[in-house]
Amino acid sequence: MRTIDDLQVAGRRVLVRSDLNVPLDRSGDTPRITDDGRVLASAPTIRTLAERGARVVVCSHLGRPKGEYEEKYSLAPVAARLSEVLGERVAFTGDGTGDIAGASAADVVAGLADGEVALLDNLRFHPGETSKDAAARAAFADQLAALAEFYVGDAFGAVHRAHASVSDVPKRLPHAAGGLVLAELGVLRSLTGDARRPYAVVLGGSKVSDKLGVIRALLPKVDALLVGGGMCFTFLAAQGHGVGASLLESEMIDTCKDLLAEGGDRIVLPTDVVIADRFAADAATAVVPAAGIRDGWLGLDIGPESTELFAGRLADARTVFWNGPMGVFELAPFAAGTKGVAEAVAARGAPGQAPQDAAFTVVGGGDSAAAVRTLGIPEASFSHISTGGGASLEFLEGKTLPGIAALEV
Ligand SMILES: Nc1ncnc2c1ncn2[C@@H]1O[C@H](COP(=O)(O)OP(=O)(O)O)[C@@H](O)[C@H]1O
Ligand SMILES: O=C(OP(=O)(O)O)[C@H](O)COP(=O)(O)O
Repeated sequence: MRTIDDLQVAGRRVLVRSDLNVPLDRSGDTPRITDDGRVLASAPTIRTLAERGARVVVCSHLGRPKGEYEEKYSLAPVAARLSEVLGERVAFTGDGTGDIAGASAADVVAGLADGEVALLDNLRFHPGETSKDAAARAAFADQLAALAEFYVGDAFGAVHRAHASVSDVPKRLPHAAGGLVLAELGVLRSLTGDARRPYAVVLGGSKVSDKLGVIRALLPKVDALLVGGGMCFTFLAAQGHGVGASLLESEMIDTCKDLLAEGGDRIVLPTDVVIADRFAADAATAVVPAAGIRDGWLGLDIGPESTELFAGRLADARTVFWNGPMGVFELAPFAAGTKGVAEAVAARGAPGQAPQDAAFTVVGGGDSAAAVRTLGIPEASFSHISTGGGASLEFLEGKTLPGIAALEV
């Protein structure tokens, strides 16, 4: 893959696809970024290009808006944070419409001087970004490509998406991989092939339908697959348990039955769950056996017994990959499972252990990385904190990642 060192960017417009999809707290008057890890991880490539005299046009998605403008998904707060991190003005092109790469964005870009940076608004405000219709994606990719002379793919967290800005624009412009993408691939390669055994994967989070599919591919490669978070309830349902109002992918229950039959005791499910009568920090809560979730209640964290069980299965692991919080860690009553598992993973890689005993530990995913940091676990306790959850999982699965494949040609 070409790197940015291979591009002569001085005086040229360079479109950088970053993943600035950060968690936001929208409970106050203005949205607040709760973890800026992806901004910090994306900044070095942007800064290097600007220092080399490029006119840098950064673009990203944020959350999952449905192809039209919605103020709560605007990248405006991210533009402000990026500007602080770079110590430079960032010209935000958002104009309150879904016309992300249209005339008003082109005007802002045309006004950039060498070394200046602009940020487009949320790419997913435009229906062409995520469209399954190749012609719709192509039309949006043409617009994006017209904004620049070079393309740099640096959105590691989104390289598993066949979206216009990820896989179609690089087909239209001379391109290179950014430093974040190269660094992530370098680390994750050590988890494929000859990973040291036992190899444990911990899966949780809320993107259940995305990630259940990955389990089938990972199962033959791992010694233990610990399943918590929103992911576990479809498995509990497959075992015949009621899951109340918990996150459930009913059409995947049969798949989970097959996986349980195939995985045997390598698949480890929670034995107890923290349930709540509603999704709120001040909800009534109870710890119940996994088989005892009350009708109408939601499972929002794994219970203390499960946290111990998971920690026990991690205790002898030599390789650990973890994606997806064990519960709704953003709300204090449902953070203990994630904290306990984070500590158990951190303990495996902690300095002080003989190197032959320590594990190679990777935490991946926007929210998982945010959880580690907001729960106060030192980042240095992990071998690597990846900006991509789904992207890392699909890489480990051995899938072709559209955003990488497009940079390789
Ligand atoms: N039991 C649960 N029910 C609903 N949401 C959950 C549950 N457990 C975890 N979550 C949510 O999952 C989200 C993160 O999921 P995901 O995006 O898959 O992780 P990552 O960004 O690390 O890849 C968090 O916002 C968390 O609140
Ligand atoms: O947050 C992301 O992925 P992750 O939750 O798997 O880490 C990426 O920004 C991709 O977002 P998407 O899953 O909405 O395509």
